[in-house]
Amino acid sequence: FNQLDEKIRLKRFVQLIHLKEPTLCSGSRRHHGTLMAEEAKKLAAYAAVDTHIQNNQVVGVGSGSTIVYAVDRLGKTKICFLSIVLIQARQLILQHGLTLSDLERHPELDVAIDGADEVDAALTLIKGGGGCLTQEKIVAGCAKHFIVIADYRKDSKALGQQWKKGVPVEVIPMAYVPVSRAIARRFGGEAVLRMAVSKAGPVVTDNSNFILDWKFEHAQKWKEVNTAIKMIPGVVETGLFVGMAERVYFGMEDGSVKTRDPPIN
Ligand SMILES: O=C(CO)[C@H](O)[C@H](O)COP(=O)(O)O
Repeated sequence: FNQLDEKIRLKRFVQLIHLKEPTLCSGSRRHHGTLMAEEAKKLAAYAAVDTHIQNNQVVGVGSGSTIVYAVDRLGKTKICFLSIVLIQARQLILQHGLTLSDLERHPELDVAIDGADEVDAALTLIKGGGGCLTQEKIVAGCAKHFIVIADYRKDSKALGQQWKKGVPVEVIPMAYVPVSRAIARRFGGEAVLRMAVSKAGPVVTDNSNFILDWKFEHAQKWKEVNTAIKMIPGVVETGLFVGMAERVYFGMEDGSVKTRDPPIN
């Protein structure tokens, strides 16, 4: 990793020069005076990568549209970089010339970086809107630092205020009905099997499982609920990330970046 040939070094150098473009939005990307979500994602991703990731670190990368900007930034600015990825982000990593690895070779990560569907005031996250939550939680759990990137639409005081689709729960296919009933009975609301948009049948995860989207009715004690749902036979993982994120970067509508750290208890 440490011996990139001169040609690659030069290429990287040229890319770094090009990166001197302003990271804040240009006027054309504003819509009625506010930053559009795509540009806000980019702001958050670039700020997080620049702050938390150094060359030669082992970095876990999640999935989703926001993480694309983080990988882009990594590919342009970090040399001799090693990434641990989920199945979904594999192509992305390779396209950007980053080195691919896995948890067998690198079970301990310096940093994991990922998007979220919603972030509350305590840094509890809902993740899995894109169907990838178990692998993301494993990767985040292996990292010394778990950093989240999001646009302003994900910023929430309490879960459910912004993300209306519920908490994703990955389940073993044969168990989706009993798990759905158990969740509704114990915690209220409704846990609905996620159906594929472009084909008939349910969404199938990278681990060949199904996803239930639990539309909860009211705020809950998320740590306890997460533990209790995981105890239901057939549940693989939940999209509730409690006490995992060390910092969240929000790209804001006004072109600034807001950070949030966990509350001190
Ligand atoms: O958990 C995820 C995938 O399952 C994503 O991190 C989450 O859905 C955020 O995605 P995006 O960056 O596209 O808003």
